[in-house]
Amino acid sequence: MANLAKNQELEVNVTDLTYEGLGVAKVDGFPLFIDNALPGETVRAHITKLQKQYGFAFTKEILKKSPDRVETKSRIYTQTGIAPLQHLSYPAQLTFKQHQIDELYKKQHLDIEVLPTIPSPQQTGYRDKAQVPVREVNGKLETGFFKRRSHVLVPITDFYIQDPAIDEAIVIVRDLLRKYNVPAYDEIHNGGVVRNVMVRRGHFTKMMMIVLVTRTRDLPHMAEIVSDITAALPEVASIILNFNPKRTNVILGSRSKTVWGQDYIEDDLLGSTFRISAQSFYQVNPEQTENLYKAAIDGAQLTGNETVIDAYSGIGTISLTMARHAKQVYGVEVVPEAVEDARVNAAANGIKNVTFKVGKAEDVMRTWRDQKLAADVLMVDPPRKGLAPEFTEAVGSMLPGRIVYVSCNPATLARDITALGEFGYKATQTQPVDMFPQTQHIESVTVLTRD
Ligand SMILES: C[S@@+](CC[C@H](N)C(=O)[O-])C[C@H]1O[C@@H](n2cnc3c(N)ncnc32)[C@H](O)[C@@H]1O
Repeated sequence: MANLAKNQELEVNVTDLTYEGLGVAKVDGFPLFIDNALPGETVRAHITKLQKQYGFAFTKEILKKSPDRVETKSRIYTQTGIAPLQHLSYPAQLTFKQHQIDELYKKQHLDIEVLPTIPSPQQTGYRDKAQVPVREVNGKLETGFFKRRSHVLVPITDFYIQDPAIDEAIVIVRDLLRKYNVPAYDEIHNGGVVRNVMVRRGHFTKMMMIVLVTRTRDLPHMAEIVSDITAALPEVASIILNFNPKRTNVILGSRSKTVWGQDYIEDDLLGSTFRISAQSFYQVNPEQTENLYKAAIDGAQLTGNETVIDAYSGIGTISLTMARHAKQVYGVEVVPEAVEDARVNAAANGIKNVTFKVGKAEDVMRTWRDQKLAADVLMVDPPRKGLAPEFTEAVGSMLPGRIVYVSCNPATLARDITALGEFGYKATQTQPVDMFPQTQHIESVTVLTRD
């Protein structure tokens, strides 16, 4: 460790930006990760924590400013991780994301061109889903967001990157919980009632779903709260109680009951209508989702004769869109409610050449391989942890001609491309699509083919 001490202040030159949006400065080769510091800047850094290999600091004063720095809306969006890149201009955020993928490819010795990031049509107020914790702060029930790497709730009413109609709904629900003296969840003693409020709003349909996640099986004053929510928020089509008694960071429990309206809301995408249940995944930036899916569908180069596997298919958004241009589509998804949504969505949109299976993609893929299912195109859109090794191994014996990989984590993408390389797959380009402006999250589409 360089000769540094906690609470020391020193002038440093920032040379890089980490995946989480922290500035990097090296002091005699020792990396300091600095909050609110950008590459090219000179800052006076205040050291907050030192470990063997690296340390953390915050910017006390900016001595030389980067031309990419923009004024921040509020420090709380950085503190909570809601918008850790809010101090970086939007064009620089797009370059940062392109560069991040490029760096990971270089580390893995992958020669793949990373194209400029497709910008999001909305750069704030884009999220169609919110999941906010409910806690007591200074004797009052509050909704907001946890400070990064903690469970300290910062009360927030304007969430900046969420649809403002969702922000408004959260405040209305918060005020009703206060009105009826419903206790907030007490994490330390595993007491209290309401843990989280989840709100989803169809961007195109404006249908809203409110999910109250409770530690207890029942919500006190439920009838009054439900009646007041529907009176205050005419867009609400569904109110759901989700029971989550466990000491866990996982937000939703496995049991839900609809206490008002439908079990789902609907939204429109690329000419189809989709039903979305509380437990189902749905992309959070709807206008940009159309661009993401267009890139994926273009990458599949469908002519109408292909058999397609859509692995990690969610509510069938990509499967149904591809089914219009393919012979047959097989979807696989682990969440049963999402598969139920996908089946209803296929029927509602008059699409017959698609079959959905509930299960782990790695298991179902091996079954399909054993059944000699020959796929021309394999579409994958896995969660952040990427493809399971068993999945990749099954791909290696099924050998679809083309793989379209939609990724939300470039680190696992680079790992998986390397693993697929063992079976002769190669990619020449990756197209980043900015689904999450103001945040460090990176979505991309890559096509792999075999020689
Ligand atoms: C990034 S989402 C993509 C969903 C869909 N393609 C879309 O665009 O809406 C990943 C999906 O994979 C599902 N999933 C997670 N692990 C899985 C597994 N092992 N096997 C199958 N599906 C899985 C999740 O439930 C989620 O619906």
